[in-house]
Amino acid sequence: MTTVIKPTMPTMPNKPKILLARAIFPEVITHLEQFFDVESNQDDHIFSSTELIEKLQDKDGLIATGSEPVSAEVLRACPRLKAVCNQAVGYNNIDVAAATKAGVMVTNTPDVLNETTADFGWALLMATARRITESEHWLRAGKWNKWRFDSFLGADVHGATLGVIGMGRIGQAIARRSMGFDMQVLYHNRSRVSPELEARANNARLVSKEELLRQADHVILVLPYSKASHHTIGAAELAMMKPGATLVNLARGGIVDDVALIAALREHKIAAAGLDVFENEPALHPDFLTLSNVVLTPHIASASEPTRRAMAACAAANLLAALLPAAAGALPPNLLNPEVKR
Ligand SMILES: NC(=O)C1=CN([C@@H]2O[C@H](COP(=O)(O)OP(=O)(O)OC[C@H]3O[C@@H](n4cnc5c(N)ncnc54)[C@H](O)[C@@H]3O)[C@@H](O)[C@H]2O)C=CC1
Ligand SMILES: O=CC(=O)O
Repeated sequence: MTTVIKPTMPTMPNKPKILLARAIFPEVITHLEQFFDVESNQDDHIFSSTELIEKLQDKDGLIATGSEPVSAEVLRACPRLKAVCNQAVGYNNIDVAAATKAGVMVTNTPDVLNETTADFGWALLMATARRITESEHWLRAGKWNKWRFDSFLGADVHGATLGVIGMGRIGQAIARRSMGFDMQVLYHNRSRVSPELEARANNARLVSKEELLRQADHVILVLPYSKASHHTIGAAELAMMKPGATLVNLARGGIVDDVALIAALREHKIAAAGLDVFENEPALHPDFLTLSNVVLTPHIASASEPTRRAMAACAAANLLAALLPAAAGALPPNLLNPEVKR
């Protein structure tokens, strides 16, 4: 749902100062300018830590994206900063503990992107299992001269077992979609979700990571990146998967060990992978480009027009509430460290 922000403060002599770290929809800038003195970065240059620190010296708030590391060093060096509002649901680019210590509110953009990201997860799963991009490249290269019984044989999706690692908002939206494909759903999560939510998620069943990897035909990753989830999928986990299985990573680079995945794909230990995120993105491990059994997309799972607009509006609403609670009428809706306000 798009967050609508209504202007309630006609004139403000000393507006708080904010930085928009990256390019954003122009109407969001126009809206924010009613409340803030806005420095925008519409040329979309990615600030280094040094540049970010320099730009934030006189700023009260920042709208960031997942690309800028808002580290303890940055937070310590910017004493005026009061709020960092990420334009993403994932916030592993922000040191939230350091922000809390520095009294800086941190927000993200949950829910508005659940369905769009789940749709994309399915697009990647289908493209990976049914070899869509691989066969299209082959066709475009002029190699199609006859129909063959064994051209691009893939894996079935219908009737298969789906394994979801990270059964949160997006994981559940993905699992719900599997009903139409007559699938069984296994999931692995930090904790069990309620029986009601399991029922809605196509009667998903909680299992260990190992059981999920051994039984699933298609594994999809939608858990946040943290020290605990670093290399959730490495060589040992890939070795547990079925030889015909596929792996989709929608979550974050670093959750999969890219080098181990490349080896598994090259040796056909698993059938194929669909990846929207990478360990050192936007740089890709060059070996991915040499493999035909991997579908590669540039971190676009939430990139539908309405959803990207809703994410920008959500980040702006969070910033408004963080810096001007009287105008917004409440605390930021998506405050990740409410202890800052106690
Ligand atoms: N590729 C893209 O463009 C997008 C990527 N994402 C990624 O998806 C992630 C999930 O988003 P939501 O579903 O909104 O988050 P969420 O917080 O609703 O769900 C995450 C689930 O993962 C579980 N989890 C956390 N650590 C775990 C671990 N170590 N092992 C197993 N389960 C664990 C949690 O218990 C929770 O149920 C985001 O943090 C983000 O990194 C989200 C949107 C778009
Ligand atoms: O990667 C995207 C996000 O919203 O998190």
